Amino acid sequence: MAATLHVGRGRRLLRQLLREQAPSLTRLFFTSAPCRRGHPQKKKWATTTPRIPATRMALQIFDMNYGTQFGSLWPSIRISLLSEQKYGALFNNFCDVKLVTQQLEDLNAIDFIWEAQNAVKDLDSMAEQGAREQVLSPETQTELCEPRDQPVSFISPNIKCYTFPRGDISLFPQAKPDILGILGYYLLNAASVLPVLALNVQPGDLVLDLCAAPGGKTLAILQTGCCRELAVNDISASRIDRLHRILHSYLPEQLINKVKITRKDGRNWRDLNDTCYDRVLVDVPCTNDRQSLKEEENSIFKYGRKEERKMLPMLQLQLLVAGILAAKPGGEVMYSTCTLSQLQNEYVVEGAVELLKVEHGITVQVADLSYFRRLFQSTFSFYQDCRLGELILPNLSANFGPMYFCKLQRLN
Ligand SMILES: C[S@@+](CC[C@H](N)C(=O)[O-])C[C@H]1O[C@@H](n2cnc3c(N)ncnc32)[C@H](O)[C@@H]1O
Repeated sequence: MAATLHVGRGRRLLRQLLREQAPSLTRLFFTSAPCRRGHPQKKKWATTTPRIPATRMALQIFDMNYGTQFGSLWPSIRISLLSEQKYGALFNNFCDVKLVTQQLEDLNAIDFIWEAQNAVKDLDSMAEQGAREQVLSPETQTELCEPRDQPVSFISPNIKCYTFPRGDISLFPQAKPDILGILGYYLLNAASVLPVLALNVQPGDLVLDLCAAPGGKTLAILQTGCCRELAVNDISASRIDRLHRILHSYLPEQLINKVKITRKDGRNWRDLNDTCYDRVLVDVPCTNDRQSLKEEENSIFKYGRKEERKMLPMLQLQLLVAGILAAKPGGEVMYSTCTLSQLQNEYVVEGAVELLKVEHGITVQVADLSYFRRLFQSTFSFYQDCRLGELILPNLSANFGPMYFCKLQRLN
């Protein structure tokens, strides 16, 4: 079932943003947008104005925006963002599987994907038995059927990710190389695995990872063992170097040779390549909310990066449009960020859907991923009021995320 699009509101906001920040791009993307002349004078700051640290600036901006966006939920999200995040251990199927499984189980960690799939199987057999013996009321049977409606087969196979149970804040030790130098697991924010699971890569698929470095999600895609071809791209040379190092620490040489790595501006992907992909991951640069509250270095909230920050939704929109143009008709595209910002999440999706319709005559349908909420509710805190896609909220008892993901299907 396609989710309802409230294109008008997102479009208005995005257009307002673009008008303020990039009038020429507004004309390019929204043909009907009026050209505004005479910008109001920018406020001039005295050179002596004290510059506050980027982390404090980030918190001030989040308080202002997210206080309004999330209302009474914000204080709890805020404290969780400021606290230590929880990690997940993405299992590497190319290691000594038995040994590493044992190590992770000895730590009392659980593969949350396996656990969710098992819970659905248990519900299946309960519902079947209930129907056979006629011991369940029709209401209970309906309730049981709900989480079973979306089959587990909609989840990419072979991806395993271990986490500690809710409320358990134990830490994973760093993975150690085996005799072949291969590492058994990759530590990441476990919510990062969800967009890859929802991308649902199928055997023989041509897959593109448009903004791939340093490669956590690339590694998850490769665990499926399904890709006929995987094209991996990022614009940053230093981050591509990191991606190379990560792939060499986790994968056998013959598999690495199958990954096509490029360093291009993803916005121009279509001009440079004519392959049509079955699946495209567009994991865009964003305000990276959790990291922005912790790290000064390279922060997008630094004084000198204000303009770049304001242009982020525009860059995200262009990357998402490029990702959809790279997909074949019927192909599926996953848009993801690690921010809570509506302007960088739902509004970008709405803007891209609208733009593709107007500029390219391409219809895109937003997929309903709400079955993820039911499947993974014991591991993650899902935001209940997300209109398009799904948003994982940081929560002290399950301190993952933020992670926004939204699947789009290109129809023509
Ligand atoms: C959120 S990070 C990707 C994280 C990665 N998918 C992972 O799971 O490890 C966003 C990436 O987008 C890249 N990027 C920024 N602008 C880009 C562009 N115009 N084209 C391609 N990549 C871009 C950045 O260098 C950065 O590595």
